[in-house]
Amino acid sequence: MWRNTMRFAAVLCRHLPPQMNPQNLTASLKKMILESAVKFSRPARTIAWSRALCSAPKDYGVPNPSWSAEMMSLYERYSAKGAESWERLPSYKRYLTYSAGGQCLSRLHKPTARLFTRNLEEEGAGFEYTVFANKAERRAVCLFQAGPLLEGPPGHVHGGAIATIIDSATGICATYLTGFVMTANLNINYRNPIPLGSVVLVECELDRTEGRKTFVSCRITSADGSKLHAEATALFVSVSVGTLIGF
Ligand SMILES: CCCCCCCCCCCC(=O)SCCNC(=O)CCNC(=O)[C@H](O)C(C)(C)COP(=O)(O)OP(=O)(O)OC[C@H]1O[C@@H](n2cnc3c(N)ncnc32)[C@H](O)[C@@H]1OP(=O)(O)O
Repeated sequence: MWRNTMRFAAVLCRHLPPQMNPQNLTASLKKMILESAVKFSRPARTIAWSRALCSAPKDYGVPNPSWSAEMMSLYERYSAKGAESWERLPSYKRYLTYSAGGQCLSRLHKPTARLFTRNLEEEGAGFEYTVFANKAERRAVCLFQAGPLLEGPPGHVHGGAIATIIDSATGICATYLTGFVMTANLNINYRNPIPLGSVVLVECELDRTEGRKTFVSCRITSADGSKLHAEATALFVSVSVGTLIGF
């Protein structure tokens, strides 16, 4: 089953239709996808079928009407940093979209599953976030606007939701810099509550790598940097695409 799935993923990778050609993926993500593809050929009929199944995956990391003026201002500031080697990473509703050849395989493998942080279609209700990364500086920053469905203490964000955005942002940072990983350990110190509806910066930095282990540290601050909301360290362990998918 796994072998066939990977073969199918490989076909999809090698024959992406124009609308799915992932121009917006970073070079490293493209490399990861291509590296995971198995070299073999399939009948044209299979390729035609796989093309028919494909459509461009929605990128959730771009502005939508729920984004506040502060969120937009930060987004524009980091977008303008492009020349300084910052790039915005696309955000899909499944990790699988990055890991095994795109939307097509996502539809075949547990098709109703969704990334926890992207499980609400209603814009602004839950996790609104986008991530910019800087490879040379081994850093990433997540702009996070917390919606009303993330409430924990009255008017403030649930600690589990904060842990989720930290896990996601540091995980994206680790994946971007070292390839596919899973979280092995996460330590969080909550310093100040995050008001619902506010926009915060989740700044991540790769501390070091040791073999398969990637250590990332993280700070959440208010948008202007004046208030520290949380500090965290995370350990990620590199895994194969097969481990990630769970075959
Ligand atoms: C670009 C955008 C993309 C998009 C990206 C989207 C990002 C989403 C990110 C979300 C990520 C998640 O939530 S992941 C979901 C939560 N995580 C999980 O469910 C993981 C459950 N755990 C596991 O599956 C496993 O324990 C692994 C994979 C973590 C490790 O197992 P393994 O592969 O067998 O490796 P193992 O030999 O045990 O460990 C390898 C090395 O790590 C060390 N190690 C392992 N666990 C720990 C630990 N808890 N604390 C300390 N050290 C540890 C070992 O001592 C060893 O060190 P040494 O002897 O080599 O020195």
